[in-house]
Amino acid sequence: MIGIELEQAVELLSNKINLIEDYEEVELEQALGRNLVEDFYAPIYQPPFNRSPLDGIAVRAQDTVGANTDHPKTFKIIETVFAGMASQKRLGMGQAVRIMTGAPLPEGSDAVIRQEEVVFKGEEAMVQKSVSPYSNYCYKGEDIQKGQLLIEKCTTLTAIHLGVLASMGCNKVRVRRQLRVGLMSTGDELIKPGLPLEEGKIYNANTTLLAARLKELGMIPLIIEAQQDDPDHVARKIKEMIPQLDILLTTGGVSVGQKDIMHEVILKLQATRLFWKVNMQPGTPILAMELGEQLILSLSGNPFAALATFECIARPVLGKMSGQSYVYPVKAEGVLKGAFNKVSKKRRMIRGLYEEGDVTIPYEHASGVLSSMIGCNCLIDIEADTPNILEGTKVKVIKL
Ligand SMILES: Nc1nc2c(c(=O)[nH]1)N[C@H]1C(S)=C(S)[C@@H](COP(=O)(O)OP(=O)(O)OC[C@H]3O[C@@H](n4cnc5c(N)ncnc54)[C@H](O)[C@@H]3O)O[C@H]1N2
Ligand code: MOO
Repeated sequence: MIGIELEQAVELLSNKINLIEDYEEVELEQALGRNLVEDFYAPIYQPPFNRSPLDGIAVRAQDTVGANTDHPKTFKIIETVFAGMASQKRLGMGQAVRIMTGAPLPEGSDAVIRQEEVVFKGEEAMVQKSVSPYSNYCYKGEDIQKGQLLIEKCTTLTAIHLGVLASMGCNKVRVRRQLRVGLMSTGDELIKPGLPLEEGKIYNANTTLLAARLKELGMIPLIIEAQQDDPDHVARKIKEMIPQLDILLTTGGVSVGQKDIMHEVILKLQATRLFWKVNMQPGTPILAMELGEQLILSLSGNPFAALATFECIARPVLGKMSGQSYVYPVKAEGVLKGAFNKVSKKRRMIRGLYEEGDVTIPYEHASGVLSSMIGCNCLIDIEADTPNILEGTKVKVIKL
């Protein structure tokens, strides 16, 4: 298929793939951003025992009835309990236990009086006002009941979830395994960053850009070194690497030039071409193929084009495969600040900054230019056959 709509391309690819159901058990420290595969039920109560929320004395509320400044009630302190200790005593009439914040409340007590409201004299504590039962009393399980459904499966674990899991004594969780996404840039002109730049060559920006983007989306990028424009060699490399991958992304070599080798690579691989060219700019010449049951998305070499097609086409596919809702592109509407003085014959994605509903466009937005993407956080989706866009026009955006 040649020249299909963006939505059609996404649908076609999405119909080819399924959610990757495999899971693994990881330490809590490794679980941030991961997708829980089973419901988590609380194995214990939180707090695990009745406890004091204050430093003070634990008493029987009934023993404070009638206490006031003129007639304080005197309590005998029979024990001191600190957080981490278990109380050994049971409170009798007129007795109190000196207690610290977080310490278990002793049997028989039903209230805590804060230290500042108590006058201590040796082994005695004087109380000048009455307290009601269960004041300053933290119940066992008042936060979490044992057996309660605490975190639903498919939740993406945040720092808060991990804190709650740790509070339950949990140190490992079952999470969906991360997608392994292969990345291969092609092009005779590519030089690995860090090496000297030679005449006519450019540094490979795409591999680093997309690898970082994949990591941001919670996936594992498996970087294959950049390949020369040699279809035999590229096809061999793909065959060698594909068994380790869930999906492969390549960049470069998809247009109509004499070294746009990916068309030949498809033949050498005996892969099936799903489509070539999507009605959007940049990134038009994206090529999608299927090798066995695996997808290979070959994005255009221009870094911004590669990024735009990654965001619009690869992300929804990766979203379905990973089961992570945040991987899908998020769409919004904004109001254009400043005009966009260019006619868009084709559907166009331009970079922009989306801030509280306002959208601004940087000066430079050519497909080969990546630097002006710094500071941008969205793509503006401009329909085909749109004339210049005036300031104040409502525009559709895809957030990055
Ligand atoms: N006669 C035509 N020429 C072109 C057409 C066309 O329809 N007819 N389409 C243009 C469009 S649109 C695009 S987009 C590019 C796409 O070209 P390819 O995807 O085949 O990519 P390359 O030619 O390999 O590279 C394009 C450009 O990007 C640079 N590049 C490539 N890889 C990287 C990388 N890893 N890091 C940084 N930069 C990279 C490369 O040097 C080129 O400058 O084709 C147009 N031509
Ligand atoms: O589709 Mo190309 O990416 O315009 O430059």
